[in-house]
Amino acid sequence: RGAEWSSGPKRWFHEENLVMCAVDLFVAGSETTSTTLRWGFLYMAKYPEVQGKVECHEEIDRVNGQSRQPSLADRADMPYTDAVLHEVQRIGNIVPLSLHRTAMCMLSLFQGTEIIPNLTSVMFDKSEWETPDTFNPQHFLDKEGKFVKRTAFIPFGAGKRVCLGENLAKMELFLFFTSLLQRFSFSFPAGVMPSMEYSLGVTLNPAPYEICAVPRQPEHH
Ligand code: HEM
Repeated sequence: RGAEWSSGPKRWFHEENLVMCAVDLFVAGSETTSTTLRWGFLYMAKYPEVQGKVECHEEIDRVNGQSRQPSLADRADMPYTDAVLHEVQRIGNIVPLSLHRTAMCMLSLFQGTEIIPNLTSVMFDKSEWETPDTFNPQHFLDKEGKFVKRTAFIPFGAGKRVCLGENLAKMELFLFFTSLLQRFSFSFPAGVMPSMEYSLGVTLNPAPYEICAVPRQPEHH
């Protein structure tokens, strides 16, 4: 790509670019969101009291009931669910070393220096989080139960090259998570011990797990 730029004419759209765009859509655009959701349902099964607050006692039933599909406009009225999703992203930490970058100009770094941002060190920082190693949605809630932003929440990276799909991902996560929790309760099959094992592939994935999705209210036909 470097050669192409330096020896013009500048061609931005060519086969390699097209292939990489398709890869981006599948890996960056879909694997990340589905992995986050898999962490989310795992944590819901492990912490039924948190799940209960999201789905029935508090938010989804109050804001949406059982008949209306959740929409993005509901997010502002669902601070607890929003906090749960943020906490799933923090502790799920699916892109622990962000994307590798190369310094392009001489600042305090030599040009060409490889940079590996360590997002884990920020999202588990003991001086930033009250209980860094525990799944705790209160990290994102104030005393009145309102949602609070945290500067150390950086699952999408930071700065000029922050994740391009951040807003899309947040929308997708909210809609899939709330729609599924509106309809189902998630629990582990009898006798199955919850495991929080993970493997690091393209993203940091929960180990394959068995889970029961039990309809919350039988459909009446
Ligand atoms: C939960 C979901 C996602 C997470 C955790 C995530 C995380 C990240 C991270 C950590 C980076 C590197 C940012 C940096 O260098 O500071 C990144 C870059 C990127 N992401 Fe995402 N991402 C997610 C979803 C998506 C989606 C849905 C899309 C597109 C539809 C997307 C497209 C991209 C692209 C194109 C870049 C490169 C941006 C650049 O180099 O300027 N991501 N993402």
